[in-house]
Amino acid sequence: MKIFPASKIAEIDSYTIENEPIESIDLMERASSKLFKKILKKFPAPRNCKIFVGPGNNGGDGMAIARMLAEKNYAVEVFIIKVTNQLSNDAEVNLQRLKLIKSVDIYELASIDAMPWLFPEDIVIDAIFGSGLSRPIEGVVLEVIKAINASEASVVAVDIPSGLMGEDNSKNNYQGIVKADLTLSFQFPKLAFLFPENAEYVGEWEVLPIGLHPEIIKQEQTPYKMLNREFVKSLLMPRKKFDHKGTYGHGLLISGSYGKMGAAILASRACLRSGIGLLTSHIPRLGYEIMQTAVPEAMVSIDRSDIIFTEFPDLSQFKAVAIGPGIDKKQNSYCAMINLLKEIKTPMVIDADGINILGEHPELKADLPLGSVFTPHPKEFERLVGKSDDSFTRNNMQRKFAREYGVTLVLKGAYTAIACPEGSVYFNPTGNPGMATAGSGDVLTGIILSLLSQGYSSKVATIIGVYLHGLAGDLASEKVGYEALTASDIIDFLPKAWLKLKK
Ligand SMILES: NC(=O)C1=CN([C@@H]2O[C@H](COP(=O)(O)OP(=O)(O)OC[C@H]3O[C@@H](n4cnc5c(N)ncnc54)[C@H](O)[C@@H]3O)[C@@H](O)[C@H]2O)[C@H](O)CC1
Ligand SMILES: [K+]
Repeated sequence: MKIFPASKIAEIDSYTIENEPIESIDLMERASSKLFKKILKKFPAPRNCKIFVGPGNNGGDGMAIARMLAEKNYAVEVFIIKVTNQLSNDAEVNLQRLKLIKSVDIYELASIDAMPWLFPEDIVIDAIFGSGLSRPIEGVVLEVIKAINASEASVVAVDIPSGLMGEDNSKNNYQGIVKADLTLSFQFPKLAFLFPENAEYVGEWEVLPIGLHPEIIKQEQTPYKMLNREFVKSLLMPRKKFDHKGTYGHGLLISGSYGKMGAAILASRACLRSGIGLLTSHIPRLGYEIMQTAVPEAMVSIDRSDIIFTEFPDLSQFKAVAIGPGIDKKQNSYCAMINLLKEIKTPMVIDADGINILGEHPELKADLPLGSVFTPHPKEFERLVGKSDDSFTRNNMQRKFAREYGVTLVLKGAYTAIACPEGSVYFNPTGNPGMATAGSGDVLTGIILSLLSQGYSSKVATIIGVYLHGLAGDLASEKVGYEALTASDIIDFLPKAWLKLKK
């Protein structure tokens, strides 16, 4: 699913109005009635609704919803916040329609003194500003928003919490953003919903299709996309009857060190559960028996060092390489990494201390093989790419790094972001807080190595891998909950995740 910047949404709107064709007031009615139905479902028993509206079309939606709720016997009060003297055309039409409903009280809110009391059992509908917001909130709107946020009422935001910018909130005043419990967004999610610092403002969110024109949605370009099952499924290569293990490639996994052999085991097991033909695990000598016992399916290549990574086998036999899980970042490992980067010609996944070594020795980035994939968590990302205080800026840095070095750069978290060399970013909807646990990242590295070895491109292997990893975590959490979930559970649910993905 595409995620459009707020500026593009107005264009998509106009195209729909011109080409469906549909009158703009009717499009507003269609959108509002979708939202109204969702509210009815959420709050089936009539309650007091206090609806705060602004001067634009977001306010117009709010007034249309007010009318629909009143017709269903909800006690509705509408507060028009005095921002300007002028309402948008469609907001004005909806105000006139609303005035015909006798049960609805309409107030003008020109100062905070006229702010009503908000009670815990009230439903507050926030229709002050939507995608037309152009600057941080100030004046009476700021006071109103603070009062809404201080209340215990249930807050439903129309399209986007008022005060939140669709994308860039780096210069915003967070005091002036509505904290919604539920955000019902029209047609597309907004980029800002996917960033952790906005989570307590957006609350739960849902996208409501409002029938914007499919042609323009197809035509319009955007760098931001949200993954879904249909899309990920369409990327899978079919397996054929006469395939043999050579068909699915031979991968090399460099992992493990003294005290961290678990990472090597987890990554190896995840790799083998994701379709690879043959796996060689390169590990320090002390891990030999551990690996052969725990993962009998893996072949083992032994380092001359007992405890760390210092060398690697002949690379010519491998279709792809992964390095990082549990390797540590001792001087000798750094030297081996230099040699590896000089010799390697296949795509490569770089994780954990593999990333940290590159972070400490940025000159190595010049030798990265084409099609490299990085899988940092936020701290590793910072060491590799740099620091930033807000997610929008961080996302831009991520895209720039991916472009500059021709790599696929993942940033792990809720809505893991995958930045691709050509400039696009895919956000992943699968996964849950239970997956923030030791070894979860090692599992992801193993899965991506597996897919690269099978011949998927770096971008596609990463997309499938990230989605599948989250899906396995979701299936595992249905059985064991968040707290008890371990990385091994994610591996155990990979078979079910594969089946669900391909269904
Ligand atoms: N997605 C769709 O296709 C549809 C969306 N609808 C709704 O329309 C709004 C967007 O409406 P728009 O009129 O463009 O913008 P706003 O309602 O957000 O209001 C903008 C209004 O306010 C002024 N303004 C902007 N920022 C500030 C500020 N900080 N302080 C004061 N004033 C400000 C600006 O100049 C404008 O006058 C969308 O979110 C949906 O809710 C349609 O109803 C259906 C189709
Ligand atoms: K809003």
